[in-house]
Amino acid sequence: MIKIAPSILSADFANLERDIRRVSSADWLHVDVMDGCFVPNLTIGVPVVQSIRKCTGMFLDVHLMIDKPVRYVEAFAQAGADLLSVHLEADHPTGIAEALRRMEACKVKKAVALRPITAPSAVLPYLEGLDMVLVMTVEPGFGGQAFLEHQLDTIRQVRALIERYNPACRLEVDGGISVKTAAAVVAAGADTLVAGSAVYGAADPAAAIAALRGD
Ligand SMILES: O=C(CO)[C@@H](O)[C@H](O)COP(=O)(O)O
Repeated sequence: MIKIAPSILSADFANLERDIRRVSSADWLHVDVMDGCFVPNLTIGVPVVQSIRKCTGMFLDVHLMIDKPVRYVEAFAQAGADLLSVHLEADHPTGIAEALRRMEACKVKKAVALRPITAPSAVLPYLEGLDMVLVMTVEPGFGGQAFLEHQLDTIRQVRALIERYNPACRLEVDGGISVKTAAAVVAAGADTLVAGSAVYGAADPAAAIAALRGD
């Protein structure tokens, strides 16, 4: 079953509650946390996740694009995140293992994310304990970028590793997802699609979500 996770990075932050309601037919809500250091952009922090949690019961898929994410695992878990993704490039190797251990202790779902430059095999040391792998199909930092076609091969390779070592693990793909790219991404092995501009740039976000699901 394909899950759709609209990214609120493309929402109107002055009307965030309204824009979260607009995507309530989606499966998850994707929250992009950026620190201006791991990526060249600053977005949402712990207090905003706390406020989002108060205004929706949706599953909160929180993507931490921050250096040394281990520092913030408990804070985002307590704020109401259901799943946390930490970038393998953000603190390899000890910090990532510790971040995953803390997620387990906080009872949030555990994911690692890969920048486009990162080899699929980098997930191997962690894969058996993961709930999800997130493959980036743009360079992280901004919404509205063009999908990187060469990442289809990364998706295929990560899917093969998941099938071999942890078939229950989800495979989320994020960046440049639209009705034009979604079919190839799903065919390559994704089961969860993050979409920002394709959902919030549409006149009818609910129709855009249905189209991405292939309804
Ligand atoms: O993490 C990111 C960008 O770093 C994404 O979640 C974007 O927000 C997706 O936006 P679109 O590419 O779908 O417009």
